[in-house]
Amino acid sequence: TRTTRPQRLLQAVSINAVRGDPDSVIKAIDHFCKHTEWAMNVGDEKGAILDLVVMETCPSTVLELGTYCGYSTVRITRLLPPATKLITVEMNPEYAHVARQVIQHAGLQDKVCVLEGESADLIPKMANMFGIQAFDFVFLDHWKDHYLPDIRLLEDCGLLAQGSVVLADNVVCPGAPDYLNYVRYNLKYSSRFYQAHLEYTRVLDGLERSEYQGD
Ligand SMILES: O=C(NCCCCc1cc2cnccc2s1)c1cc(-c2ccc(F)cc2)cc(O)c1O
Ligand SMILES: [Mg+2]
Repeated sequence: TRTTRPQRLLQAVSINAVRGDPDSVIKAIDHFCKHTEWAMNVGDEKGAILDLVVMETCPSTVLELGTYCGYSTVRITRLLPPATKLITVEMNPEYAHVARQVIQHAGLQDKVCVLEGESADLIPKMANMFGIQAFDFVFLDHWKDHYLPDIRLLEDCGLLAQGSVVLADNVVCPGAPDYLNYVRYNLKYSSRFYQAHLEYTRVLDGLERSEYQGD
């Protein structure tokens, strides 16, 4: 049977990226998506904004919802100090398997836990599973209509603390209007929009950075 797009992306990484070098993995994926086959990674333009927000947050606990092939996982984890942990959730087992290999090629497997399942099922179990209180940084990049229910679930599970930063991809394209309305007009959040473009295209998109103000 034909290979899948994630498998073709992984092959491009294994051929073109230097094992143990996260930046070469990022460059190999961006090159593949620009010149061979579009894929729904956050990409280089929005990725640079993601890098800046991660660096200014200096998180020690990170949650990513929507791993796909691990591109943003590698982008975030390469910026984290050694003792930090990133938990990333992917519901598609085939994507998760590819992501683990991409993350391993980057040499970051010891700092990342790739969980398979749906966010709504896994979020309530995370505090016990990982012995954490709150996430310092959350990257939302899964089903766009799950951003709102899942940020509310994170609040209800006490997994957001004062100063926690939630960064959401695709708030313009495909869009997450109910989520934007919630974080922009709710006093529990201080929110700002970063205008950009849909990965590897000229279509408008953007990221929303929302800082939790505490209960
Ligand atoms: O759908 C997108 N990402 C989500 C798919 C992951 C599904 C999951 C659900 C789930 C539930 N629980 C835990 C983990 C997970 S992972 C997506 C789509 C586009 C896009 C596609 C076509 C187009 F024309 C224009 C934009 C661009 C993007 O940057 C995206 O991120
Ligand atoms: Mg996205």
